Amino acid sequence: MSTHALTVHAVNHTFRGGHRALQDISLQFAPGVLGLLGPNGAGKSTLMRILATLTKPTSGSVSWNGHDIAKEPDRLRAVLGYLPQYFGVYDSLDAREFLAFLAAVKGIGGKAARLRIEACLDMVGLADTGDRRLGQFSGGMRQRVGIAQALLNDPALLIVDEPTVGLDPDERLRFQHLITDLAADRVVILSTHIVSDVEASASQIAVMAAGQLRFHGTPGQLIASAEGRVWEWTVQESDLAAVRSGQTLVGSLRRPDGIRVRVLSEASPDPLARPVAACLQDGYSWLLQGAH
Ligand SMILES: Nc1ncnc2c1ncn2[C@@H]1O[C@H](COP(=O)(O)OP(=O)(O)OP(=O)(O)O)[C@@H](O)[C@H]1O
Repeated sequence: MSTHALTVHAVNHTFRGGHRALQDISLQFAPGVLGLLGPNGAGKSTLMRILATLTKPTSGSVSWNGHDIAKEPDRLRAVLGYLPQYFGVYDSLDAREFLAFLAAVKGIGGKAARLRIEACLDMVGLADTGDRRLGQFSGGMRQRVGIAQALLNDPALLIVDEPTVGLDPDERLRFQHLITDLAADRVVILSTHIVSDVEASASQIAVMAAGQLRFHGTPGQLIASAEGRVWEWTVQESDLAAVRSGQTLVGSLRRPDGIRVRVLSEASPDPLARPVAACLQDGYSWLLQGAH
């Protein structure tokens, strides 16, 4: 059983120009998937880059298995797999050539590299297309190449930043299953603004907004925070605008008898409203609504 641990202690980051992107972030990561949720601009990518040793925080520290990554970055880099938010490939190479290039950069060569490349292509479902030029790959296939390169060194720490952008629903689902499989003995950090991306895989959730950590706990705890505050009822088309402007509308479903609305509210928002069980999206929306 792995005992890897990543600890973020009182991290602040202010960009040149004065924008404070991270404010006093402290977090502990253990093996399993941590879903890092937050709206655009929350600071997720900045935190990911700090964890990947690509940005130095203005203050605070990060340690990997007890070693400060500012002082000993190579300890972490040797076991790190990182898929950045913007991942570029060389269109003229095929997937195998591209992975061989990146394996060499990571110091993996010869037979070990060949075997590992096949294993990684297999893990991401690209074993049959490894000889096709990347220029012919769809967005989802490119993302899978991105995951494959992050897995080349069999990382103990896997950081994936907004990995499902541009994926179709099937690819999204396949990706969620892949992440779940990979997390068995690794620390996996998956940042996204889409709650359903982490629903299947995350054992821990952290929520950031405006540079601050608003929540860290289990999915069950985030769901519980919205329990008793989720209401549904059916309105007519003509009433929808009023519900939208007066309530925190988190869902609407068109049905033959009208529009079924889902609203977050401390007290019953309408005489017809009935309380329903909360889901992870409700917990997230409730938290962010409370934060504004
Ligand atoms: N190099 C930079 N210089 C100045 N400000 C920056 C820089 N990089 C990011 N920011 C700002 O810092 C804040 C956090 O950005 P960050 O990319 O970490 O957010 P995010 O949660 O990953 O959002 P997104 O999903 O939109 O990338 C944003 O307001 C962003 O505009």
